[in-house]
Amino acid sequence: MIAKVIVDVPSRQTDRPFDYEVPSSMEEWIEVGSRVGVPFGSRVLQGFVTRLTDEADIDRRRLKPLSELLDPVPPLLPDLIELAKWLSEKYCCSWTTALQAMIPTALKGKAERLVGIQDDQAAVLALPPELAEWIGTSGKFVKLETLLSKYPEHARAVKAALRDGVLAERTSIRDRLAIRKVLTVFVPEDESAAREALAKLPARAAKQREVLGFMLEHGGPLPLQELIAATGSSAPSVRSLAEKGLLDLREVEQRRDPYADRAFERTEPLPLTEGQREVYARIARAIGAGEPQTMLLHGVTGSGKTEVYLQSIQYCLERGKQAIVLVPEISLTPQMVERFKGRFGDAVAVLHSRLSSGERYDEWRKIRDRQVQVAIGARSAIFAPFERIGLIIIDEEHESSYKQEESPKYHARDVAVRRAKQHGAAVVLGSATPSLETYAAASRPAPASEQSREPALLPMPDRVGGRPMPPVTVVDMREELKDGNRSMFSRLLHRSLAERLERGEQSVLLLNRRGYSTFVMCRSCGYTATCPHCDISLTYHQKSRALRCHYCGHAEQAPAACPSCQSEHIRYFGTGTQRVEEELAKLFPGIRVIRMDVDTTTEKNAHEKLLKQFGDRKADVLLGTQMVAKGLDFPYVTLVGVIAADTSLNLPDFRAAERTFQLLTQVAGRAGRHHLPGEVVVQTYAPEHYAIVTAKKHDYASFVAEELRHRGAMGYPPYCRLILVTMSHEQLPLLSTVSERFSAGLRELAEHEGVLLPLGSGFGRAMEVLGPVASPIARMKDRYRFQCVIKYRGNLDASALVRKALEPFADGPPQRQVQFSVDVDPQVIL
Ligand SMILES: Nc1ncnc2c1ncn2[C@@H]1O[C@H](COP(=O)(O)OP(=O)(O)OP(=O)(O)O)[C@@H](O)[C@H]1O
Ligand SMILES: [Zn+2]
Ligand SMILES: [Zn+2]
Repeated sequence: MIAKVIVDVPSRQTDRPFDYEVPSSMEEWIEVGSRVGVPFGSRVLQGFVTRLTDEADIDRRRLKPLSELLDPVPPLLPDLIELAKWLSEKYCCSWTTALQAMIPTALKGKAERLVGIQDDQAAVLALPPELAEWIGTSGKFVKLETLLSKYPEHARAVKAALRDGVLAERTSIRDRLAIRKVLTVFVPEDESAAREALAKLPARAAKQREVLGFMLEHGGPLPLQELIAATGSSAPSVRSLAEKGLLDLREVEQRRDPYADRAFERTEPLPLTEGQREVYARIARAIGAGEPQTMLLHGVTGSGKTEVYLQSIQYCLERGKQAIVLVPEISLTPQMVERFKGRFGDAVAVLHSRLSSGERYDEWRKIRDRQVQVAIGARSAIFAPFERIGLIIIDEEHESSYKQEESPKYHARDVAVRRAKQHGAAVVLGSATPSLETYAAASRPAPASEQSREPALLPMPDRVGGRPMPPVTVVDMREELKDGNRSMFSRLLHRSLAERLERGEQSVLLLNRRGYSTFVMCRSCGYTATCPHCDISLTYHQKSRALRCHYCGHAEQAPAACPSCQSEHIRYFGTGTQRVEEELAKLFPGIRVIRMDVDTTTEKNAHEKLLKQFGDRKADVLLGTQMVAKGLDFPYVTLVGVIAADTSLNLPDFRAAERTFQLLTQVAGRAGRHHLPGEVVVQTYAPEHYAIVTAKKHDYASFVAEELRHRGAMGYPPYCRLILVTMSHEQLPLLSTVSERFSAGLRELAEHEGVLLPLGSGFGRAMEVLGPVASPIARMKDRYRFQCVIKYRGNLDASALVRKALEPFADGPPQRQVQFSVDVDPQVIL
């Protein structure tokens, strides 16, 4: 049998399966998706089996055998191997990079050198006795690293023994992180024999008698440590009982369960509202049909989308299928987890990046071992190794965090659609503010051939219980300044906050931090501190009084005087939220504020703790960045204030208006969700901008109509798709030549396909190659950066053209090599 294996070397030259012979001892166990160790050149590497066959591509005599099979159950499934192939093609990365994205870090094995005694007799002469004894007799292998750290004085002897063949060396793949095992004590099968033996134990073995007596009475398996603690005995007493066969001592796998100490109150399905019922029925039909379908659940904030998700999942589970739920990382709050655990209990695995890698691994194994049927998690949970997926839900589908920024630069939404195709599953994309791409796709009329197709757009325009959307007041901050108010709070927001304090109600304050100044500026000469390696301003960190670069990590002490003009009027703009907090304390002495931003949420579980405090009404104000805008459901929040709504409007990003509209709508949706009515105050310098005007009226349709007009005029998605190719090198002239050659090559390929046409030229297949031009961040980590933007439309495999255009640049001496980075469907063009 031959195994085709993708080895873990992410380079273009090795990006294809290699053939290995499967030793007969592995034939029973090996499967597509198995993780193996293979000899590769002089090394042993980890790889995944992509196919098993009887035909080799190379001369059979030159085939090497697999060196090891790493897991009893393959970590990946055939559908995931195929999905990885698709990912690598669509997102222009290597197959192994895509495969690595699908497994937990714990399984990213690394090679380890082992040594063992080859020749017992020679070893007696050649090795120091304690060394030989520690290694043990032939056939046993120990870690070379451990051996050398234990006997550093014998390093030379070990080296000589390896050279002379007294010691043999072997390489093996070891997991980054082991399954946690606990020594556990069992009562032996033949319990009566143990009872008899207990009676006969001599009096001087008092400890052993006590231990055995305790175990026979207790009956159950007990972790060794607990048994020792309970009986005040010691490990040797237990061991000697085990040696006599009176107790069994075995290692038992233990799961790290991050939610072990939390009890979740069981909830029952709520009777659905009429709007929910219709949508639920539509989703259930799709699951029942067992054919891939993608739907957009467009439900306003507070319309009860989560309850629809829960009942749809239940329907899916009842049909014996599994469900995946994706939520944005930052809204994976305890509130969210509680809702799913509360409904489905132990059938749920939770995957997010705040878990330790051990906890993540164990949650992942629950999925692989078929112990759970629901996986809820951030982006990468889309790769949950389920075998029969019936439903994939993506909540807040417009969130940009569903796009991975490093390779593989995939979008979970597109991967979900692809995976659903493999499984015949339904995809539900849910949002109050769908992305324009999704909205346009879902509202496109069905072609004549599919007139019977059910609609893909499922609207829920009303809040549960007929609660009104909160009224939004827009305050023009220019008018405030004219009237002499120089504070960051408008008079209205100030008054509204004071009212909430009086009534004991809560407020949420959002500081739109995208584009907000945290930099250093001299008020005399206009000097700003920039990174010496990147063309970007340094960020001021108040805690350490340091200036840092977000791209390369460069740090320096904040100067006391301007380095350019020596003026002392150099101003440090601390993180925006800190300034707001200070101002709040000045205006409202004694006010209790919880601040939530990158600085206060770095610690594990900090996010959860802060929200819990706020939920327990231990604070009057929750102040924060984008983090406070999502998914929160607190009954006493009656005021939402947005400070500087428009900072994100002026970013050089074609999605700037869309992002601003989404943010305002989402945060406004936090107010008045329960019995108390809510109110929203939005402060801005651009009150007439359509993103703000439409957000004020909760008018998604008008926003979309206006935004689509702009996108059409400028030639941006959803009217086309984009690929961003960024090239970088330390030498500007070389970079400029190579990038010109690349774009010319790509144009030639497109021309050859007959698709090199201006996008405005009608319909059908078309592709434009813009650039190369300097990237918006023109230098990063001392490398210059150029970019090409590729716009295309129609049924056209643009990724394949880009991959082909890259081929001539794969070889060459490394220092001459220009680095290419391809971003398909980029979220940010920087
Ligand atoms: N059928 C129902 N009957 C009674 N209450 C309901 C029902 N469905 C949902 N709710 C309640 O309505 C509130 C809002 O629901 P939910 O949080 O699911 O809305 P959502 O659409 O997910 O909102 P957002 O997009 O703002 O997160 C919740 O407190 C929820 O418990
Ligand atoms: Zn100056
Ligand atoms: Zn830098």
